[in-house]
Amino acid sequence: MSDDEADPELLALLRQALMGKPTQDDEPETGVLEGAEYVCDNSIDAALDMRSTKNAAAAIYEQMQQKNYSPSTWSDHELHPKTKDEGTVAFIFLMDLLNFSFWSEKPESERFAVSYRDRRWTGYWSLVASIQRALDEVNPSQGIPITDPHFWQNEDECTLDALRQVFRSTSDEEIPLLEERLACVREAGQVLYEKYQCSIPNLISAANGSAAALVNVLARDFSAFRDEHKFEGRRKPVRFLKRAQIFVADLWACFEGEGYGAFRDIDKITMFADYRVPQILCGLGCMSYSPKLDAAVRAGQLIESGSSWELQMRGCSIWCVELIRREIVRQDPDAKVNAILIDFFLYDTMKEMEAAGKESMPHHRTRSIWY
Ligand SMILES: Nc1nc2c(c(CN[C@H]3C=C[C@H](O)[C@@H]3O)cn2[C@@H]2O[C@H](COP(=O)(O)O)[C@@H](O)[C@H]2O)c(=O)[nH]1
Repeated sequence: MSDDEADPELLALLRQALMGKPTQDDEPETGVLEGAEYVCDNSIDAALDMRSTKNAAAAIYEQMQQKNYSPSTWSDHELHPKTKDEGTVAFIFLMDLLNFSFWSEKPESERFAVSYRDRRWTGYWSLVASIQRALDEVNPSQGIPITDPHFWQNEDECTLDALRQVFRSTSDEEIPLLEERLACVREAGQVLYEKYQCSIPNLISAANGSAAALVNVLARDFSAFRDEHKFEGRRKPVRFLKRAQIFVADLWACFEGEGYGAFRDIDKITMFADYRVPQILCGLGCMSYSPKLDAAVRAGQLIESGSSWELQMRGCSIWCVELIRREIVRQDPDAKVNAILIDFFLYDTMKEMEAAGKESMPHHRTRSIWY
């Protein structure tokens, strides 16, 4: 480098100091979309169908408009918290710290389920119901302050029994991965105590209004959010960061892009690679599996976390939703959609289909803390 060329790093620092905020080329990236495209380009057991993806984009967009899908749809769900305050921030953090692996091998009547407000809740909603129920039960003299980071880092109070009480089931089956959930909560309590004064708003502030930066901070500071995996011969791990991303998305949706939910680069958040959206993408014909993988999924075979099959299904799903988003925007450049809202719509639609007994194929079964 010749003497008169300043160091780009130094320039960026000076620019940041002078401007007080990052400029375009300083904006962080999560790397999730790049990794998903790489996985999809190198998949042989999962593939996308372009014609079906284009057709699905039109149908999805039409239904999203009919249902007026927007960030405020999030708060319409009966169990989601309604107040727009720091308590709800803590609720969403805990919810997305534990938003994983609810599926059961038991028959519907015997699976883990939570009774709340005179209804039986399963799956993701059993998690939300459990937290709401704990908050209803907590008062100065009793109950478990399950959304309080001070409680999380207190090993004498935040015990396996306390968590078992929060997630008590109406059946003999307890919530899957209970011990792993305790480890996630305790780690979060420790990190928040050591780095963020036990304050989740301080954690959010560390991202300086960037959704991608907040996802990266979560993956950097909390192993429980570090959803990244080695795929085939690729040197860099592929990053799916599903729960880190859905935490940012839930904040954005709940607070409708204001206050704790204000992120200037929210559209950098991708689809959340779980076990429900791949299921509906297959049902729509957008994604399909090789005969062996298809047979394994239909047979309910356990597919190992971090295996090539699993990473192909997750990576192709993320990339498929990105292609759906691009097709919607191509058809309507003014469309107010991003990968988050398309994802929320697909998840909710899959749950409606499940309730109506219209699942064309089962979801894949991987047991992990990542989704
Ligand atoms: N990709 C994606 N995955 C999602 C959600 C949600 C719930 N989000 C709410 C917020 C806004 C939306 O409108 C939803 O109402 C849960 N999951 C994942 O699904 C699995 C649970 O499935 P089941 O056991 O059948 O309930 C598990 O991996 C869980 O992490 C989502 O939105 N997108």
